[in-house]
Amino acid sequence: MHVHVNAATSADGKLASRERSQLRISGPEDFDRVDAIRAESDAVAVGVGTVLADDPSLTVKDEDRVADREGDGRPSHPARVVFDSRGRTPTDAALLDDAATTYVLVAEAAPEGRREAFASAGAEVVVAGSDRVDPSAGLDALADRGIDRLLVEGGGELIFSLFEAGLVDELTVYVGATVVGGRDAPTLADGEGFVEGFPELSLDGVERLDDGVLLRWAVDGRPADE
Ligand SMILES: NC(=O)c1ccc[n+]([C@@H]2O[C@H](COP(=O)([O-])OP(=O)(O)OC[C@H]3O[C@@H](n4cnc5c(N)ncnc54)[C@H](O)[C@@H]3O)[C@@H](O)[C@H]2O)c1
Ligand SMILES: Nc1nc(=O)c(N)c(NC[C@H](O)[C@H](O)[C@H](O)COP(=O)(O)O)[nH]1
Repeated sequence: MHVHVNAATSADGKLASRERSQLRISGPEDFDRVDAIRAESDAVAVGVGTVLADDPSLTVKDEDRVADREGDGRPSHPARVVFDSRGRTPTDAALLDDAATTYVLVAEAAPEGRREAFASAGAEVVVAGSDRVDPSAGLDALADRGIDRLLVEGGGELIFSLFEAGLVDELTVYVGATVVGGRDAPTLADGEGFVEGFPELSLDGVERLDDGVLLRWAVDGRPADE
């Protein structure tokens, strides 16, 4: 499986303000670029923190891209995936609508009632890990369901844990022309952080987009095209 992490940060590396409500860092050109990556992906993943903050739908917005997918015999939209150890996704979340298949990855610790609620809402519940969703087990379960290209849109907790597990192949970061600040504001990679064994990246491209800059990185040591 090819795992592509994409996010937008402020010039000082924040994903959102300390209040965690959605902050539009990207401009129209960057959102269109993300839409194109979604259209090429089999699934788009977020952590439940992002669901609670942003209520994203994670669908492809451009109608021509949707039509191209359908013409190729693919589902209109990529599947949606939420990493949700305890089953905190609200049952009226946008990504639980019927626009696309949705996988809710939960841990064994998730209450049975929540799992039933997701199944009733039409989602497929996948148990991976005991206390917290185990990223490797979760991605293996997605691969078993035919997902070869996964786009991860955040947030910082999920992105860190995928780097920690050595699962990220590609990173694109749009750095927008704003400063957010705040020691408690989420950053691109939160979690515990590394003190050794820092992932090494190779710069693949730099591009000016809107009023910011897009950075493309490959993650070193990953097998080619997997
Ligand atoms: N600017 C951007 O590109 C962008 C993108 C996405 C989110 N955001 C912002 O990021 C914030 C949310 O990020 P966050 O870091 O708080 O939450 P997150 O989206 O990373 O979700 C974290 C939660 O996911 C669950 N989870 C399950 N398995 C996990 C695992 N293996 N590793 C990590 N988490 C796991 C846990 O419940 C954890 O609390 C919001 O403010 C949102 O607006 C910004
Ligand atoms: N690329 C990007 N730039 C941003 O400035 C920003 N705030 C996000 N945030 C990602 C987050 O998951 C958003 O909620 C989804 O981009 C919304 O997706 P929908 O339009 O609901 O499909 N992503």
